[in-house]
Amino acid sequence: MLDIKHTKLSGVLLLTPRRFGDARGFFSETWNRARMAEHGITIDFVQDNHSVSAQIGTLRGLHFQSPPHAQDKLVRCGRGALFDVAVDARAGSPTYGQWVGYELSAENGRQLLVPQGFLHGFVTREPDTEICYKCSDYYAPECDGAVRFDCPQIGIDWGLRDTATVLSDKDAAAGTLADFNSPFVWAE
Ligand SMILES: Cc1cn([C@H]2C[C@H](O)[C@@H](COP(=O)(O)OP(=O)(O)O[C@H]3O[C@H](C)C(=O)[C@H](O)[C@H]3O)O2)c(=O)[nH]c1=O
Repeated sequence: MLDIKHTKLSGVLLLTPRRFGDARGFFSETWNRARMAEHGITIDFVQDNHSVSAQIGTLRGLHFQSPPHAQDKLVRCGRGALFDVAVDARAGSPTYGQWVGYELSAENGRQLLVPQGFLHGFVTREPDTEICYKCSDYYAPECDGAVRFDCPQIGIDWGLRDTATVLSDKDAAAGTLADFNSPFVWAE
């Protein structure tokens, strides 16, 4: 009912819930607390977010909320397609500054679990792409932070090629990892 794959970044998981297809389309449980607990995932999500990005190449990130309002996120694509990225921002982590990225789409139904301590961002691959994600803490603007999507120390391949990037002013003004004093501590 729920396929879970680990990634090279500890705690970042790729989940694919089962779809029940029939002549009408499909049905899928996109989140089930008890089923997640069976896989050892016992995050208490408290807020659902939903954003729509009209243009291909709309890039939102790399974002985080610092403690005491750090957020775990469970991300999926409700319409269209996007490339979703998590970056290890935990000071002292052996994979600090490393990233993973996966295509999430309405068609593949995949979800990415992005734990606290990781930066999160995505770029859209289709127009009118919708992202829906659960958060384990409430929005806290005073704890909101960003690192540049094109930070040379991280080196994310967004697969943009010749697609223009659509950024918010906040994201365009973000600093690099060199300017970043991580509020997260690796504690494995
Ligand atoms: C995140 C958030 C924003 N807002 C308000 C604040 C702004 O007036 C407006 C747009 O916010 P922002 O430009 O920060 O939205 P995104 O650029 O999509 O940011 C999000 O995108 C990346 C990919 C994330 O992972 C975070 O959830 C979040 O940082 O929504 C709220 O009212 N509640 C919220 O939880």
